[in-house]
Amino acid sequence: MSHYLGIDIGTSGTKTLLIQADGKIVAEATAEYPFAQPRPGWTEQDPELWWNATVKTVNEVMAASKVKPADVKAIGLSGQMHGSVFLDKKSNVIRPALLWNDQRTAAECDEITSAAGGRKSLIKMVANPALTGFQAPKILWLRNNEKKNFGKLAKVLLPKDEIRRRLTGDFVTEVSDASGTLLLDVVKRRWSKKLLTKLDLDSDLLPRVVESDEVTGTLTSEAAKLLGLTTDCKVVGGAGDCAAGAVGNGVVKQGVLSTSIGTSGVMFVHSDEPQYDAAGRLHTFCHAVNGKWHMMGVNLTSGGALQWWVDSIVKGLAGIDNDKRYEAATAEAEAVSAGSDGMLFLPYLNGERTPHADPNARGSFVGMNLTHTRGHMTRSVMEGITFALRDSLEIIQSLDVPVRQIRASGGGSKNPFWRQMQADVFGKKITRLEVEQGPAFGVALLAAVGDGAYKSIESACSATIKIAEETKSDRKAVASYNKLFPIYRELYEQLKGPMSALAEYQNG
Ligand SMILES: Nc1ncnc2c1ncn2[C@@H]1O[C@H](COP(=O)(O)OP(=O)(O)O)[C@@H](O)[C@H]1O
Ligand SMILES: O=C(CO)[C@@H](O)[C@H](O)COP(=O)(O)O
Repeated sequence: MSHYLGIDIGTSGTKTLLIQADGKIVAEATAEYPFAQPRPGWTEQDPELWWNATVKTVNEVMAASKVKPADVKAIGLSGQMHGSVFLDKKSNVIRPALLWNDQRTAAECDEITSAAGGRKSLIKMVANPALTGFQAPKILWLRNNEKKNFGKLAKVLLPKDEIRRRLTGDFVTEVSDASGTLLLDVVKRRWSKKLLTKLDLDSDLLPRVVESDEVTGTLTSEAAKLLGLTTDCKVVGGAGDCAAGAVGNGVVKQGVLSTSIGTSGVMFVHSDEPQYDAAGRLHTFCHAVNGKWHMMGVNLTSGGALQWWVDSIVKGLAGIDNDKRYEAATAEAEAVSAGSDGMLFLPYLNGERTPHADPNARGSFVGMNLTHTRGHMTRSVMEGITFALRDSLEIIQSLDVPVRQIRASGGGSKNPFWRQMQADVFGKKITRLEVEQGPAFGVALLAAVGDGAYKSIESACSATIKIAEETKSDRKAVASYNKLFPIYRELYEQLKGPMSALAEYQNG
């Protein structure tokens, strides 16, 4: 029987899934790794960590499943988006990769906007404004700050495409991840020669671009040996983790939207045509569905803010067991009423992307009084994270995009209390899938499509994805959140100046 592998190169670890063509999960494995923060706001990772985790997890799923190597017909790759792997002409990695949440490129974003003839004209070329996490400003940062390294530069790859290079020897990316470089003409689904010329960047630096379900190559004999697979095993385009997660959630048609609370937060909506937020607050990217697009808002520290709160403060105070830490902390939050009795939290612990595009935004608790407890603080962290997702939802709705269904995903949405909070903050019904396996599942399905097991991504999703549960919003809680949300929004405007001054102080 044909089997497919989905490999997701995440920020905190790599997750590998082995599925049957009918979507049944046969085995899964994860391997974690750290990322470096050489300075506040800088994030880097050694691509070798991704490769070692890929080899380890593929070997683990193969051993656990006992599936014959020849039955693994294709691999789909997903990964953290926007990162830059800098390679020299012998394909050696020149320096650690800069990651999606790295904030060092504010000056390069200004440089790109001005070279493009202003923000409006940049959005016209590549559908998006320049944001610090995107790949193009990272390439310019290397040119401006590490001239010797830039002199050696022969190719720039996105994280999952570096793994593809090691699997197949090919320099290839696909449209969904390429959209997050800021160098793709998102409407035409090909590199923007116009912007590359304006930035004086050689198009040879970039890999070939394909659609997400296209076969890009087969395993080299060295990779096949290391992974315990055969050289007939294909590798398909795959997708950036947001589009891959959306495919894994069945968000492949108009009107269906998904939220994800992982380390980052994502509000993602499918669109049959390229649609824009003229103010550039949402990203407009190619979807992993052939010839379709999507918009999304991204919060840089979403579940990551709860992780910070629980790991740095709550866990130490309460002596909570590591495995049960989120359950224990959120149980205290559940005992508090919706709205945390008027305490608000801004989750901008590492700057923010949507809607503020502000690397100097910082987190804060506001409105504390003597009656507030640790449970209130945990609840207001979760509410602040959910309000940040509502910011994106409101922009999506203001563009007249139909929202018929919201599917909740990511580590945070596994918690029923947080799903209820999402239903109440958004004022909408939330659905959850029977099996939520995220991006790795999405790209395993793309591999099945690329291998011909399904005729389209849409048909693969409808054959394999089932809704398990619906959460309805509670009228009283919705009313509380509707009162507090405008105050939450106003807080950023009022605190922008002091936050920026504090960020400057923190950066030395
Ligand atoms: N039981 C839980 N209750 C609430 N939140 C949780 C729970 N378990 C995990 N989370 C949240 O999910 C986040 C991890 O989500 P995940 O999708 O695994 O992350 P990543 O984006 O790194 O792959 C954590 O940072 C935490 O905020
Ligand atoms: O920057 C984005 C999307 O635009 C992030 O969603 C990263 O792609 C997150 O990667 P993980 O935290 O899931 O590893």
